[in-house]
Amino acid sequence: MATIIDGKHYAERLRAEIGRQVVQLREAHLVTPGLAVILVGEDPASQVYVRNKARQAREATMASFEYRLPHGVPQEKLLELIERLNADPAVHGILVQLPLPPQVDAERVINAIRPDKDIDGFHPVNVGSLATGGDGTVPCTPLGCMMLLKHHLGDLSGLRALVLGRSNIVGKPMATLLLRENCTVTIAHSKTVGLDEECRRADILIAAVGRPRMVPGDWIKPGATVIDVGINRIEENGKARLVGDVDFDSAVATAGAITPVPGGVGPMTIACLLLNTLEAACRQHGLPVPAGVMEAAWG
Ligand SMILES: Nc1nc2c(c(=O)[nH]1)N[C@@H](CN(C=O)c1ccc(C(=O)N[C@@H](CCC(=O)O)C(=O)O)cc1)CN2
Repeated sequence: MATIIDGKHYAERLRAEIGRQVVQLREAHLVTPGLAVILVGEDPASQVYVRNKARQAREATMASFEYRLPHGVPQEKLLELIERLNADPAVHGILVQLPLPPQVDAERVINAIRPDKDIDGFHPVNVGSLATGGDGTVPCTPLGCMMLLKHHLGDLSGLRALVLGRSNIVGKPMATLLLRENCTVTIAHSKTVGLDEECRRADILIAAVGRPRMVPGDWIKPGATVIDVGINRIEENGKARLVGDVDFDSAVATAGAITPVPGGVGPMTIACLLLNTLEAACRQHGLPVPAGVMEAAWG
């Protein structure tokens, strides 16, 4: 029976430490990290995530700025808002909630955010920094996955990792982070031949495809560590519920450790967003990132 990796608990501890460091930063340097979150449209899941981001930022005593724009907002209006936030010294981190409606070019919007305020780590400058081993901002979900992995496994050197999914938000940065930890990394996707066999070879399996329960237990190598990034809303027996990309009930019998959905990777995403905002504030003021928070994240 697999160990359940409790991301919710880990994220709560990390957020509490971030909150302590925010107070210290304010007392010692008169700096309050500021997070601006922009939501375009009324997607119900996005509304929940944005509300949770703003609430958790306030709980950590950060300054939280929320902008809600109508579904049909012209792209230029969104770009104007980003320009204003780029220039606002009270805002250290800017996040545009994805997905965006079709009239908005997501790439243009992401590229308009000042790289040092891009706390999502999606700007090409930060993507390039990650690829070349720099110290730019790392996207929140892969960062959270890596913290859970390192906490559970310690040294990852030499392990075979399979990343299922090749999105810019999760799959690609996750593969880069695993490579940085000396894993042997494979990225699998919808055109991969022999997906089940690829999965069975993996000591670490990251599932990030957005397909409910796509990975059954018999695709998992006995003892493997499974990180389930999927957050799929399904209806079962007349009830709405959240499930991952992995079939948890069968996987739990084979895996060595597994993240649940909900309560695994999801809460880490927001904790890492707050961490990235705190780091951005420190850097913008020429201050070191507090050691305590790094210890809480990685220790
Ligand atoms: N600009 C961004 N947009 C999106 C990102 C992102 O990192 N940056 N990621 C996802 C959504 N996301 C954050 O925005 C996110 C998803 C899930 C959770 C979470 O806490 N999930 C809970 C369940 C919550 C629920 O009941 O729905 C869990 O898994 O336990 C947090 C953040 C896409 N967009």
